[in-house]
Amino acid sequence: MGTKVKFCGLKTPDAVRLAAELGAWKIGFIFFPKSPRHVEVPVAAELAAVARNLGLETTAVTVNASEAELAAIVASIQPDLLQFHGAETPDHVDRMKARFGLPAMKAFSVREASDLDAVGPYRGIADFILFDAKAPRGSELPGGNGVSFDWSLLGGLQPRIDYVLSGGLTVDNIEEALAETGAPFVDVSSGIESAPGIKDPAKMRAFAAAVRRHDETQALTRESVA
Ligand SMILES: O=C(O)c1ccccc1N[C@@H]1O[C@H](COP(=O)(O)O)[C@@H](O)[C@H]1O
Repeated sequence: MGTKVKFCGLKTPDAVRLAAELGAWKIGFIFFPKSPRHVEVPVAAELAAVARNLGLETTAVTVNASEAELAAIVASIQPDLLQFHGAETPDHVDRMKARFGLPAMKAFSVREASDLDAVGPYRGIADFILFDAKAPRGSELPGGNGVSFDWSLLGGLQPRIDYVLSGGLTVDNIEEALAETGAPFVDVSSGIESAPGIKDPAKMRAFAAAVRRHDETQALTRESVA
């Protein structure tokens, strides 16, 4: 299985179509008004319809959204995954999964080894665990900051889990990130943009190609060892 890529913060039908063409695992829509990637629900509903027609799965990314907000998002865009990128409790994530009948991804911000301890209570609840960097001081965004963290910390995860790696990934560091972590899933937002909130088709293509290169190298290495 190759590395699965989630392109996050898409705002245009062209970006959605390109993500599908590049074989993205999922795309994400940001529902957080302070973000340059924020989309209003009706716009996201149109984008989600484009994705659905192309067989591409969508993710609703929210930050401490109320149950009513989530209900409105789910009813309109019918996402395939709920991404919780705030301080949502395990109980809340569990209840939202049950209420909407959808899998959940919980984001955790990492700066030091002890930050990984926060994952424990979500094991068996969150279907996917995503690691992002801590927001820089003064940032109003809990994600989408284009900041990476010390990937070697993830080697300390006990027990080991398949996680989604995110935070400051770009075409320039994705191969190193994958070599270091072996993450089966990656999530990229600002690293495929020409300006905040503006996806750059050339960067999307280059990122997907770099992931493919990594996967091919891995496959060749496995063959030569066998
Ligand atoms: O992208 C955003 O603006 C955003 C806003 C609020 C919550 C999450 C957001 N994005 C998520 O942040 C990470 C990392 O982004 P980046 O690649 O460092 O720019 C990614 O998981 C997005 O899903």
